Amino acid sequence: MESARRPLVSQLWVKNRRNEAVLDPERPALSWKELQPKSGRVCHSVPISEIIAVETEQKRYNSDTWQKFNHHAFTVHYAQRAQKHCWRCSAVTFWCKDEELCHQWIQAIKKLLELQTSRPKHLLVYINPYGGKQQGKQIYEQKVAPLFSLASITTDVIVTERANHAKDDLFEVNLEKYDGVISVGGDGMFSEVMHGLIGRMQKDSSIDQNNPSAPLAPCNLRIGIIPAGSTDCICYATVGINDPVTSALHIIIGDLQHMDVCSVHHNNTFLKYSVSLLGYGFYGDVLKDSEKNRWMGPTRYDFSGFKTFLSHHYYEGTVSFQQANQTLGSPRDKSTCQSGCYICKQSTQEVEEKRKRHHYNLEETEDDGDWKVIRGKFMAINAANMSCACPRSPKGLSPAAHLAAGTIDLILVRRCSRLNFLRHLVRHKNQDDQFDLAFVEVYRVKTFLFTPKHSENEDTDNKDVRKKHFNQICNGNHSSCGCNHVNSIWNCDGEALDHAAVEVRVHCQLIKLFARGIEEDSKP
Ligand SMILES: CCCCCCCCCCCCC/C=C/[C@@H](O)[C@H](COP(=O)(O)O)NC(C)=O
Ligand SMILES: Nc1ncnc2c1ncn2[C@@H]1O[C@H](COP(=O)(O)OP(=O)(O)O)[C@@H](O)[C@H]1O
Ligand SMILES: [Ca+2]
Repeated sequence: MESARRPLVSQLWVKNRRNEAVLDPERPALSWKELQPKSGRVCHSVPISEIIAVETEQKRYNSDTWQKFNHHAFTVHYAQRAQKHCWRCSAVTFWCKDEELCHQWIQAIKKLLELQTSRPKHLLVYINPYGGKQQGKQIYEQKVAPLFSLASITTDVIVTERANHAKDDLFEVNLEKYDGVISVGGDGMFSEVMHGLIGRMQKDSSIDQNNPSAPLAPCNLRIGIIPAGSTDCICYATVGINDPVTSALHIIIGDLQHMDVCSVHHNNTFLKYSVSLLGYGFYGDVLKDSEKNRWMGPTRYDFSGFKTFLSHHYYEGTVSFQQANQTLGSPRDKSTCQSGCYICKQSTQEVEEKRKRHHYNLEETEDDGDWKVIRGKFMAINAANMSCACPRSPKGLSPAAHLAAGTIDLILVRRCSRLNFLRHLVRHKNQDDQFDLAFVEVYRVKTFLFTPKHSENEDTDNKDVRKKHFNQICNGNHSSCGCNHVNSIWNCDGEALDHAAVEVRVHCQLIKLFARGIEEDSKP
């Protein structure tokens, strides 16, 4: 036992240079440094938690060097931070003359890897071959599967054949044998996997999803995202980049990121869950138009975004909400949610206590706070459950939103001129504060309701009649005739909702991801 805690120190060769290699179970890390350094970086250190695999080097180096010294070798594969938040799988080969020493090193590293208990061994993978640029299958096979196999992770892979295939399957499959579920696709595919898992958990715990105030049972299986969609904002906002290899490495090393989920109900009927953006008005209209142009791939959003911007619609309705406690920060904070975020950590404790109280049927003592009601004409109503950072908007729709604090940032963009709306949109892309505009308000909330001014029944019943009427009077130039009292739709993580009147509430840390949030200390 004693010797297992003592560092293993040996002289090993790396690329023809003599190194001292140290495997320290206390730190725990593998480090090596050149004994007679010439120049440049001579000391390297890799935490055990970031080692992907260790392999005996077969005598594939049938070179002169190998023959001459009769060397033995082993290779350590590890995650290395490249630029920004991008990770790559690097390798270092250590050589030595003594076969026994080589074996001792391999065994010692393997032993430390076995202590990494949060790593998945067996994964269920769903691939959407239809999302994004339709490259899901190739991305998985070429970039991800070889890494999983290197890390000795076994998989059951399902390429979906229709929408909702993954979701339906998750209600049937034996989940006990898996350590996680992987979604290869965009936010819509992630949403399917999440609906499958959350729905399954509630079914197994006899919780009625139609009851908006029911505390939901959390999902213990982690979800991994291999980005292969159009926006991939859930991946980008939880990992810092939409890169399949980086995501695969976070999955392999068994990262954990808790995440809040919003439930959306209409008249006590469950509609959907949302984790990224719930957007009414602008983003709803963009979605509606862009689905018609799916053949364009991810560019459809820019095309429809531009069209929607030109059509310049506003919508009337009432938003009511309960603001979150001030200890959970504000959407105008300058600091953002990062790996190990203390606001999210504080919520982890609270949610654990709350679940315990619920388990023992103890009274809830939650102070729900007052409701604020805002009636008005809106260009957009955006509820961001996370920053919604993505390549199109690197800071996101709400840069200071938290991943797991149990809050949503509610952004209300009131009716404004085209020029002003453009000023707001442009700020999604640059460093300026998108909330620092007179027609934009933002609140950190736990729950909200939206009621469109025009009843939905009226909307469906008279749709055809009204459409005819509008065409007669305004020839489609909606902004000048004031006919924008047709309701918009809700864009829920890129999927359309069937109702405009909704009740939304956030469920703190309902799901877990194979991610770690945004790391501050990343290479520039
Ligand atoms: C005139 C300028 C028009 C600008 C268009 C602005 C696009 C900015 C995109 C920010 C969107 C962040 C919210 C992301 C939500 C995703 O969950 C959703 C679905 O993502 P998916 O396509 O399934 O990966 N994508 C969209 C655009 O609704
Ligand atoms: N095999 C399939 N055929 C058609 N649609 C599918 C299939 N598998 C999943 N889907 C659906 O495809 C839609 C878009 O997927 P998504 O991953 O969001 O891609 P994108 O980012 O391009 O929108 C989702 O609504 C999802 O349910
Ligand atoms: Ca989508």
